[in-house]
Amino acid sequence: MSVENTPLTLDSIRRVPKVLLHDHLDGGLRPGTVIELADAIGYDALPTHDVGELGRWFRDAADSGSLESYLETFAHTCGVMQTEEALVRVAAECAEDLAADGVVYAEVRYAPELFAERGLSLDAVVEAVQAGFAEGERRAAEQGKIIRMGTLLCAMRQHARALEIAEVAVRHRDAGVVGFDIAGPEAGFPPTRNLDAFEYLRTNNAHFTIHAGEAFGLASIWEAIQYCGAERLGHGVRIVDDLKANLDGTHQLGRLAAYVRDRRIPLEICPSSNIQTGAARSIADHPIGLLAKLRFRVTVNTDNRLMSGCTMSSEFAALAEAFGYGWADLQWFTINAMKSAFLDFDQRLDLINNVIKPGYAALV
Ligand SMILES: O=c1[nH]cnc2c1ncn2[C@@H]1O[C@H](CO)[C@@H](O)[C@H]1O
Ligand SMILES: [Zn+2]
Repeated sequence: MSVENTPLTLDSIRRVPKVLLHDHLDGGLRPGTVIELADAIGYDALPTHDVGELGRWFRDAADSGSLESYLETFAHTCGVMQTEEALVRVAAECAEDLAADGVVYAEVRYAPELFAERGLSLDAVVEAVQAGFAEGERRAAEQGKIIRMGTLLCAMRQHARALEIAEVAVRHRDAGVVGFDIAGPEAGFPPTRNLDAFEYLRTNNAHFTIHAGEAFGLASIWEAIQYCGAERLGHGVRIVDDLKANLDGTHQLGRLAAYVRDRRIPLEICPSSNIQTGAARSIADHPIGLLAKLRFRVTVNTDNRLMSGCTMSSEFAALAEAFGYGWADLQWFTINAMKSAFLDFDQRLDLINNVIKPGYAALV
């Protein structure tokens, strides 16, 4: 049956190849794993030890209307990710879960400094996560699901360790760390606080994205691109503040929005997460519809699967329902993401031509 004839359902969407560029390792744990790890390492601050209740607790607590309170829920996931065994397990399950959802290439990010509270070195953290991803790729392949994992290391905006983390990222670049990011609270922590890190990365020909234009507006996007040199924008949704609606329904782009679109700067859009942090009202009201229509380089992402109770496929399904997207649109988002990945060019091309396009051409 040709893909054009296949109705878009959660199940059929799970079967087409998908690419995920913005997913936090510490925002994607299985609730059952959080509980088992808490018991194993003696973390006693979980709000409940019931798997179903804990899953609901994360979603409800993250449904907070502000980025700052949304981020409080990460105390519990980071709290249980403090040993090598825990990191290997979480990373392996992450790769397995993404592969089971039909993700063929994923860039998963985390802040190594958050997993070093019980004495692990930053390098030991990275090595454990890489071992976990490799194990998850192997287990997925055994199930007939091929996934390729890439890693982004985050520095936290509120800590002052960005240069040090950037150095860790470059040190592990040949072991699967494909880039760098800064995450955490946006208001009050402009990306220009970390210029030394970005200069270090640029002079080392290393890739980076920056969370910008989520909880704070255009100034943050402008700094991320024009001062820091970000190749992609984590979220970036507030770029709509630089669009003006004309009376005839067309839109006029301000200079920053035009620059972002002209340079094809990828927007790592995370619809469900934006609703929880108050950056968007609903999926139907989400700026992604307009940004995609205006042909910005839009990609679709999960951000935090645990906190949003979402998957790549459920995000696609929600967008398809809200905006009437069909398979051609989902393929467009997927190819946008693959083109924007921090993977070598020849490997991106290979995945586009030999995995993504054939996958959408025929659902067998
Ligand atoms: O949407 C977001 N905006 C900013 N920071 C975030 C978001 N989601 C997660 N984190 C932060 O990134 C850290 C590393 O993975 C997480 O611990 C969380 O604090
Ligand atoms: Zn994020």
